[in-house]
Amino acid sequence: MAEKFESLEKSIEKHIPEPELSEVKRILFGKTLRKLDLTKEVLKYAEEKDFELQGFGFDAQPEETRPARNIRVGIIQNQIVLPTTAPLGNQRDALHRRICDMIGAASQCGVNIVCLQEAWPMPFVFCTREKHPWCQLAESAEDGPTTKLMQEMAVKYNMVIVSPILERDEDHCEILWNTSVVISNSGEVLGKSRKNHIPRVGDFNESTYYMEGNTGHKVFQTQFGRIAVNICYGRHHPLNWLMYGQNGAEIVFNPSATVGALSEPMWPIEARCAAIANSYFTCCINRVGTELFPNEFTSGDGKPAHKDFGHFYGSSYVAGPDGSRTPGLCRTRDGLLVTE
Ligand SMILES: NC(=O)NCCC(=O)O
Repeated sequence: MAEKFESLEKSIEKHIPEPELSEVKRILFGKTLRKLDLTKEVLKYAEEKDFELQGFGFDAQPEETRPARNIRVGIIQNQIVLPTTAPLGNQRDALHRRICDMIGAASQCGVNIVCLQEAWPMPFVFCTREKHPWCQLAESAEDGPTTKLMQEMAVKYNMVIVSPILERDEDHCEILWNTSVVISNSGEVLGKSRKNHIPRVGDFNESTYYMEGNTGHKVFQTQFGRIAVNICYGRHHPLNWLMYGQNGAEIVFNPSATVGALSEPMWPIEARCAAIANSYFTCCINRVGTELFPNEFTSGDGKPAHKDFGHFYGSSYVAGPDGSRTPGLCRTRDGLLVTE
């Protein structure tokens, strides 16, 4: 069922009749957000490329003494493209191609800042605790192949790109980190934010691979606003969210990889509470699909050996400081959510 259930949003649309539906939505999601008028061309493109495309606008009262700062944010959730048994370079290239297509669509929707999911150019291998071959997918945050490609995309589309990767710090003994690289719309690496809370829970055996990040709670000034990145497990820690706010963030991204059994009931609450408590926008992105690994693994929890993490449930969404939020993308498909 978990892998087939499309979304809470679709389920209530299907089963709750009006006028109760509007009330349910008001209570669950807050203010009704304006639907963005996306072009027929880009909607058709999304259909052809088989990803969901949705767009919403948060409205605010115009001010008399300051011009409005309207920007569009894109968040992208995706499945891996090739099986984990394919040659590693092919797996990464296929993901690169997929995401370039989706960033192209984001550009057609007028997106200014796009954020991808945690460790996007690879399967989420950290359940395996195997060094080989997976650590070969680590790359330099400054000039690895993924950063270089995203720099090209940033310049091509005049877009800020937040690109979460497995980082190999080549200047410091090849230490690995879970890192989001922030690239400006002129293609410059503005800096990086390293994941600062590392899970060892269920099959999330990430502490086998990297330590808590040492980059603090950085906020990046971009042409489109001040942004920060609170990577995945960091979303369970309210003081973590607080510090990004204290440092001036206006939008905090939460690129994630998480599965139903562990976190799904918490997913709609945590980043939304953070938006309310810290008076900024939060954008949560989760991967989609089930990733199967060649060798069985266990996680010291008495469960029988198995080859997959469970289902990554997507459901990416954006929440605003007034507590309203977009509907989530679906639990089963790739998707691009555009928010103004
Ligand atoms: N990637 C990651 O930190 N996952 C942990 C699971 C969760 O935070 O829900």
